[in-house]
Amino acid sequence: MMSHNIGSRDDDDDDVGADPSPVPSSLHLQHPADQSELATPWSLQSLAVHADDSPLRIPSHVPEQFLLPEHLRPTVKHDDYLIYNAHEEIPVIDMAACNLDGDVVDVTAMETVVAQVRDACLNWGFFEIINHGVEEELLSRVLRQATRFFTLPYLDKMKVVKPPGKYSGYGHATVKEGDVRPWSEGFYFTDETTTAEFAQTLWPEDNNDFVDSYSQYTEKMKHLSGRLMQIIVAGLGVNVAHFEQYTANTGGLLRWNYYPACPEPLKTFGLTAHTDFNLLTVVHLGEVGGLQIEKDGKWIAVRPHPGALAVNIGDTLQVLTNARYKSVPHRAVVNTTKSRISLVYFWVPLTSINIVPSPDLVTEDNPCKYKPFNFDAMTKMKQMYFLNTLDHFLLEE
Ligand SMILES: O=C(O)CCC(=O)C(=O)O
Ligand SMILES: [Fe+2]
Repeated sequence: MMSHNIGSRDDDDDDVGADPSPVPSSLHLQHPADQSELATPWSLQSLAVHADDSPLRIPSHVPEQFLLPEHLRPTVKHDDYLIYNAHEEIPVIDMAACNLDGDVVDVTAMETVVAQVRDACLNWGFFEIINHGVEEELLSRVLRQATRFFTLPYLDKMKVVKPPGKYSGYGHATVKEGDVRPWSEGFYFTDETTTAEFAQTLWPEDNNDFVDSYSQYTEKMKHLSGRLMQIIVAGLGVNVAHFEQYTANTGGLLRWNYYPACPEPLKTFGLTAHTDFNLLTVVHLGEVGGLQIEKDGKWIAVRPHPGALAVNIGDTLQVLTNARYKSVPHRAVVNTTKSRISLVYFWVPLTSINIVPSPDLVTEDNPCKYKPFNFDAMTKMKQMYFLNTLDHFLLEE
């Protein structure tokens, strides 16, 4: 597996637009001050000029700032789906029986879904879902808006660059390997007000669909995440009250990732290996492969099934389940011919209470694994350790 020598915010001096933290200031969390206000965002710029995939503009080599040391380079290509065997197929779960918008129609079919989700969480920490209730039309609209944004000229995108210390805006991930830059750009959203401001700045005359599709998509994702959580908790056979403390009236954050085509994809990375900090993440993978998950020490390329959404368990849910379900390490790789966009919704727990395991999952055989810690402590730790973040909260055996 890759090693992870990951820089923190404090040693960066040229990271304009970089992600200061996985959580927005709108959730009232404190972040270390960003030191990078006036620096040149060279990594974004050198990617952004290739945003239209024009072969004339794509360099024949990966520039040095994106070059991974040889021992850290990915060996599994973006579409290396062939390594699967029957026992290694990533689960694709049909959610039709769960009827996102209403009552359960078929109880037996629903029980099957609960069992499939339980197995997927236990064995993978990851699954894809189909018939999830999010209309194709909405998915296409949001993808269209994301494409519209990322293919703007660089200086237009910079009009909405993430200000230092803020979460929302255009920038690149801090999820990176040491000083090597990710071959990706991001657009981070926190709420409707700032999203409407971005839209007004970018397209003063034509921004209704951008704003509407953002609102509809985040609303759907919130609803879907809540439903998935009910299914997950049902599969654990535990008291729901503990989980509801974290999930009632909570929301999430949307992020769009853009991975331009790359001349030498196996010398760089789109996003380095990490786990997500939150409860669960719902990802629209687009049509191009690129997401990879780690299972039993091997990297596995995720095949984007048409119309499917991907779901991964985050660190917070790992703690709530006392590590019965693991937060899955994942990364993104790039390819030579196709740019890729992913739409990522991070469902975030209520941040005001300590994150502690469900008492029903703490037993003599499986004692409590984590010291109590709050969400702020976790997100600070995440800025330093993108993988194995939770090891820093383990109770001594
Ligand atoms: O691009 C993807 O498929 C995954 C992105 C991701 O893991 C993230 O944004 O946290
Ligand atoms: Fe992620």
